Amino acid sequence: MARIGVVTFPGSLDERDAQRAIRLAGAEPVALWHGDHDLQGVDAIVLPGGFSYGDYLRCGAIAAQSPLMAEVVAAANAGTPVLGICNGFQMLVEAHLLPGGLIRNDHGNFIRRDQQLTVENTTTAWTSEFTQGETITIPLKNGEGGYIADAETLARLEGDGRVVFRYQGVNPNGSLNDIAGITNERGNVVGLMPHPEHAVEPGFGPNTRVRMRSGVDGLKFFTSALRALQAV
Ligand SMILES: NC(=O)CC[C@H](N)C(=O)O
Repeated sequence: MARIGVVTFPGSLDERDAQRAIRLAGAEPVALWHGDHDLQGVDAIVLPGGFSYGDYLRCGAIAAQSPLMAEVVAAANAGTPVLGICNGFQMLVEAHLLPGGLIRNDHGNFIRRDQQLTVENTTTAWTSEFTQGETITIPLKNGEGGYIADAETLARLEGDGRVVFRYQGVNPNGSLNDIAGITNERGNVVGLMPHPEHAVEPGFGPNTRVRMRSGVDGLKFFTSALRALQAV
């Protein structure tokens, strides 16, 4: 059975939900601690959401300096699938595994809502179970979700098809080009602001009245990773 590690940092919030999502997808979740140096031989890694180090300095900035993050960076560069969810996305950017930055929502408020996204890239390790152009509903909850990058980086991301998810409808935070998630060149590292681990069980995910669906779109992130691991 594939083993997917979930790293807990001081101030992490969603590591239990991430572990549960991994279990529901049919893999074994492995709890990893930020202060360790050992990835325990996991096949893939999830950096969960939350408020690591109280969001001091910048969201994810201090977590990116954790001992285990050096191992995560090395594993990511060797091709291990890595998913950063919200605060985890902020860590991936701070660790330079993904380009650009995440800044305060343009309206200045913390936002919480069921967010419709367009799936733009189904070739990554975490999105192969989706259909290109598909609309999915994934909960969004953050204070610093505005994606920024310089013009050259943005053009490169767009030109290479590395924008993985885009916000539909009203842009919730001022992200450039409505970007909700991106991938690295190799497609093994994906970061996004919405929370797929909160949309894995009927009745507990996004408001089903928004669409006549059961709110389990998030599960496909994790089953995609299993498929990627089987293909290796
Ligand atoms: N849900 C989260 O992971 C929140 C991330 C971060 N603390 C923010 O507010 O932007």
